[in-house]
Amino acid sequence: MKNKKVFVITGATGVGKTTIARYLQENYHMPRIITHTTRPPRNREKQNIDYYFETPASFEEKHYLERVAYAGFQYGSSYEGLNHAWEKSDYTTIVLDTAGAVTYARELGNQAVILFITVAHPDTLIERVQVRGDNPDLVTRRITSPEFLRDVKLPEALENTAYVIKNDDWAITKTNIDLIVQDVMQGRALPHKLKLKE
Ligand SMILES: Nc1nc2c(ncn2[C@@H]2O[C@H](COP(=O)(O)OP(=O)(O)O)[C@@H](O)[C@H]2O)c(=O)[nH]1
Ligand SMILES: Nc1ncnc2c1ncn2[C@@H]1O[C@H](COP(=O)(O)OP(=O)(O)O)[C@@H](O)[C@H]1O
Repeated sequence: MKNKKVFVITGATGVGKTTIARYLQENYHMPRIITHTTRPPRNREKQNIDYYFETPASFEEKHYLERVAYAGFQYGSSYEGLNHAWEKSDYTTIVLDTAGAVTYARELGNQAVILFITVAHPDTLIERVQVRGDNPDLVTRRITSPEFLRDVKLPEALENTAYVIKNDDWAITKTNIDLIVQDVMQGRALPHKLKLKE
């Protein structure tokens, strides 16, 4: 059990969390833990693949390791989901807001590998989510939410534990993800000792 790890991918809307989770799935066969939400699905999102989309009532019936409100909707993840993913693979991923990432770091210690994703200019995030095709009303609600403003900054509680990845240039991001995965698989997992590509 101790050798099992969960890569917790966190950061603001549009920084590339889902893209990184997909990269880890495709290149390292790391299953992504699917979380629950009351947010309506976006254009291409599918039930049980992107999220377990819930009604407010069905959301309340589940048992959560942690749950948060984000830009007016509920999100939550369960121990069952984590253990189910660990049955399939020693390495798994989950995409969380920074409050969830802080909880995972606290509850799971060094079994949680925290990847904090950021970009040089937060304005690029608005363009990215528009290109992604998000509903414009929800984009406005999202980027003016206190949760968004909080998640563009690395939380103090994660300062010594998170790998900080700048996702401006995807080729550089991929190289850095590969370096981190090797670091973790070799049992080091010391963010401050790993020199990432600039
Ligand atoms: N704490 C927590 N955060 C979650 C969970 N599921 C998704 N999130 C986060 O909730 C935020 C909003 O997610 P979403 O509506 O899909 O928008 P996104 O930021 O564009 O991915 C993101 O930061 C997600 O990482 C969860 O179960 N717990
Ligand atoms: N390095 C990058 N440069 C440009 N666009 C990117 C980069 N990484 C991701 N994207 C795009 O930005 C949009 C938001 O990425 P996504 O992974 O959905 O973000 P998040 O899950 O953090 O909200 C997507 O359309 C994605 O293809």
